[in-house]
Amino acid sequence: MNQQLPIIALDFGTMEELQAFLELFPKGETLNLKVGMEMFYLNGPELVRELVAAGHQIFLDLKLHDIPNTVKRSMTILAQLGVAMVNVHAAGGTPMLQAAREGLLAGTPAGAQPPLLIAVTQLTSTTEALVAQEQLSRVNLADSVAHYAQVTAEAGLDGVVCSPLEAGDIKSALGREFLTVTPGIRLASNDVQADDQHRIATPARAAALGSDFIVVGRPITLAADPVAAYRQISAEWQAAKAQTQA
Ligand SMILES: O=c1ccn([C@@H]2O[C@H](COP(=O)(O)O)[C@@H](O)[C@H]2O)c(=O)[nH]1
Repeated sequence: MNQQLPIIALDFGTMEELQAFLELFPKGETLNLKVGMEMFYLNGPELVRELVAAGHQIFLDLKLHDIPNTVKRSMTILAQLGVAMVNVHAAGGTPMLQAAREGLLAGTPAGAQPPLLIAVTQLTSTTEALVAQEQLSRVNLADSVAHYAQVTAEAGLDGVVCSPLEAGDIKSALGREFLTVTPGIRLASNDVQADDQHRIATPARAAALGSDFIVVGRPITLAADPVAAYRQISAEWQAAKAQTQA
């Protein structure tokens, strides 16, 4: 998956909306696309195969969270779709994370690269209060994210989903190679719409904090001009990335 490009979250309610969105882009342009639950529940593996066949790089964001046997067998099936990245919830525990890895390796066709496997730490919609009151966590949100990242790394996965705000600490603790995939991206403007996200940052700040990939949905899909919004976000992300590498 090309780290220079944002991953566009394809969160649409119908196939017609998805089709109309994709047709806005020049034919043949390769995109990083995220197929989440909405689209997968609507059109399943067939849609994924079509997007892969069109040359796009796909993050299949199904956030598996079940017993190890179920996750392993499901990953074996998903590995055959030709996607670039899949994920699970780190809260599923080490045996489940390891089973996910085993399932992916078992299902990857001979000679192909297995998809990157990442684990969600704490959803970017989660707040400090929710972690304390509903998860009854003994530690704060940042420490919970850091701990889930550590567990994920020890289980042999490629990285985590976290907010950009936590990416820097995770890279410092677990090394440059351990990937941070960060949703919760919003453009700086006076009327910034956080929607249901709570831990947010701009593309530039995400790059400065060490994100490897940004995931962007509504700021692109609901923009008056989605392609212009995508180009603006890509340009901001790439410029800030280049600065961190200089
Ligand atoms: O912690 C998480 C994990 C996944 N997501 C997904 O990313 C996109 C974000 O969409 P926006 O419209 O840019 O808010 C969405 O598909 C989520 O399912 C996340 O936001 N946070």
